[in-house]
Amino acid sequence: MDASNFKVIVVGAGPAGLTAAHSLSLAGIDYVVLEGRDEMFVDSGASLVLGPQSLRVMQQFGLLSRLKEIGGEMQHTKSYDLDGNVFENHHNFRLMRANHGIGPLAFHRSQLIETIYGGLPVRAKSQILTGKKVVDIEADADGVKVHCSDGTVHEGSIVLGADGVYSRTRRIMRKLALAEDPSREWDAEVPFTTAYKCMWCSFPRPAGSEPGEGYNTHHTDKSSMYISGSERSWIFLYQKLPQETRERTSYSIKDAEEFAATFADFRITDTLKVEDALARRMTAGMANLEEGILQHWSWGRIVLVGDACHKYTPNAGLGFNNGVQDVVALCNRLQAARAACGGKPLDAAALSGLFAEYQRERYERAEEDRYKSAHITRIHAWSDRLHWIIARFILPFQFVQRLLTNYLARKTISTALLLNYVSAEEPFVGLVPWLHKMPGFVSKE
Ligand SMILES: Cc1cc2nc3c(=O)[nH]c(=O)nc-3n(C[C@H](O)[C@H](O)[C@H](O)COP(=O)(O)OP(=O)(O)OC[C@H]3O[C@@H](n4cnc5c(N)ncnc54)[C@H](O)[C@@H]3O)c2cc1C
Repeated sequence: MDASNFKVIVVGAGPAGLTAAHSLSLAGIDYVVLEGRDEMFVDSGASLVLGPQSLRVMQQFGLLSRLKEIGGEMQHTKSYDLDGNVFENHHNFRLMRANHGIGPLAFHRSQLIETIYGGLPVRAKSQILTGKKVVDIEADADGVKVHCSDGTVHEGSIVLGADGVYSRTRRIMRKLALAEDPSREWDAEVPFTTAYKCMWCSFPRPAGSEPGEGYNTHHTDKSSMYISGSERSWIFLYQKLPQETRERTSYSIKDAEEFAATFADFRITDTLKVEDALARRMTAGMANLEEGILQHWSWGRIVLVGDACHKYTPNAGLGFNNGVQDVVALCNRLQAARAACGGKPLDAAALSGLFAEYQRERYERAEEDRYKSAHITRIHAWSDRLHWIIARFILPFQFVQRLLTNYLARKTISTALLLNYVSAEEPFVGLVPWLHKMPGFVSKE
């Protein structure tokens, strides 16, 4: 490849890979996205909830009005015990809306992914290739060569690995780093641990359930979650594994059904139980819930974003929201470095420095959200006496909820990053000012 051309090879067209496609396209940076699956859209997932911070980035992509049409804004939270008693009942999303101008929106995962893809300009879409499972990467001082299982080879300047929790890019990056210096310390080959598994299913939003309900049923070592969107609702059934593991486990639909049957009596709303949702299910799946954060997010010309470098349990809905922030932090640096060097090639040393700064900017926030996610899962599943006390006797207090919304959530949301190089109108005005203003627009705050 001509070294004066700068081209990013994105591995994976999941939500983080598509966010990268928008961000690179808007930066005028050449790229190709290699997706291993044969189809772009597979409707097997559950919901994805996006916070105000991610919705502002979606506004920069020109997607916000469509997302508001298809998303259900979160409104109301309740927690039940197994006998159906409500021990927590609050409307803190209203406070979030007052603070930031909107609450989180809940989407059906595949509909969100289709919308993010659909919003790409035609030329940008043509850069997303399916049936391109990445199997190997060569990297040298001048660039990268990415090999796919269909025999094709794609040349570029850097690899951006957005290939999820079992990232092949991460494994290859580790192999290359250790081949260069076998004595260096690196993350383990399987860097994440698993203590819980989760079954999910989607079904038509039941009559009597308004969009934006987020209800939990707590029990010892297991819990359920119910979320209602604009058209569909989703349930999530969590159970602690007999012991923590690093082994990857795949579950069939039959496994998921058998597991869900053990939750049949769990309450999901005042009038419905898990068995009512299962009877009307549209999509379902089950997976182990890996947790962890890498120490090394890049090596040489390879850099990771999203679940490839940090993985959370999903109760708090923070995984993809962090993936968006990764892509924004990385693309801001790439765009600025490209502009500063006036189109000259970025050498390997400059790229390594840029990737290290990217990790430094993101690490602390990613770790905070991993910690929050881990504890919320354990609070819902009463994993020990302390988490049970927090669930039953501390979190139900309104003032505690207000404190969490006004301190923890407020800090995460109001200080979140935006693409520095894309101007858009500020869509949300609330009581809390945004640290990063929409570029190119006079703030209405
Ligand atoms: C039940 C559940 C509910 C969740 N709810 C929320 C929520 O409400 N909010 C939130 O923010 N997060 C949520 N998450 C987390 C969220 O789903 C993930 O953080 C997000 O999907 C990560 O996106 P990603 O693009 O990094 O990885 P992925 O979504 O895993 O996408 C990776 C892509 O890479 C492709 N790929 C993999 N290997 C290769 C290869 N070798 N070559 C080419 N392509 C490859 C895959 O096919 C896939 O398309 C939830 C997770 C679960 C399990």
